[in-house]
Amino acid sequence: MILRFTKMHGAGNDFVVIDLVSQRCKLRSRDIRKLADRRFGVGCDQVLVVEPPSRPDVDFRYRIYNADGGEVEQCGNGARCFARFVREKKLTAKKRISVETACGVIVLNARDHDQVEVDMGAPRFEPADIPLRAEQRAASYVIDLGAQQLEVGAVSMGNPHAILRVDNVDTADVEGLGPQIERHQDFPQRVNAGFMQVVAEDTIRLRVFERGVGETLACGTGACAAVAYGRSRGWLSETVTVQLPGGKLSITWRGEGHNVMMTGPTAVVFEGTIKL
Ligand SMILES: N[C@H](CCC[C@H](N)C(=O)O)C(=O)O
Repeated sequence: MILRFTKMHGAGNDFVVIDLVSQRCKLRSRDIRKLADRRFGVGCDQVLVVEPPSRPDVDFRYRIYNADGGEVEQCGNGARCFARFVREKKLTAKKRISVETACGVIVLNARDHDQVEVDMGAPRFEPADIPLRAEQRAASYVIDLGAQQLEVGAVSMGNPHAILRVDNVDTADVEGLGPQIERHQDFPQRVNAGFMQVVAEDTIRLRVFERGVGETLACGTGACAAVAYGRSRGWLSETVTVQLPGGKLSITWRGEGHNVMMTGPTAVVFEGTIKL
């Protein structure tokens, strides 16, 4: 099977985007892993699949697969690239695009050339929504790694995030702690691990060890989750610039009961075909 794909990235978080509206094929988990493979495939953090909608009130179905082949609920940087892709491929002429994901409908607002704003929905803090093994909701949680205990925030953006506040992201032990947090027993569906440095109430630096991938250059849902946690702790203002290794995102959250809005860059890297 020969498959057309487009390589894109949002603030360095890179994707292989597959249009299954104008081409038909069934992607198996091993096909996803091959597409994501940086040695023998195309190479990316996540594979994004554009499908026709399964309901009349949305424009598209949006499926997201981590590099390990697992399907996940949400991908913020991917959503921005999705909006640019469907417009540039003339799959829609709309600027306001509603997209069905595994965790509900999100709305994408295509702005000027490469900037896209995404309504990422409301952050959820209840342990059952993360999911997190905890008696009840708390401002933060202590997870025991054996050699040390960590205080983390826990937020769902449709996908699970644990956020550790650190003094300096450059010296944070992302490589050592990331995998331990990702697979900690308190997170039954594993978790994306964010390392957040609060620079000012409107600026944070963030590194994310992503579930099913490892450290990425940027994580949109991770940025949303970090701002929601930081704001819930009283450390951050309503609109925050999130500086990630691959670029900057602007996140706005007015507080509980409101959705998180994310704006950031998108880029098309190259187009190609691959034999699966
Ligand atoms: N990079 C994505 C997040 C993917 C999350 C995935 N690693 C998971 O297992 O939830 C983003 O921009 O939101």
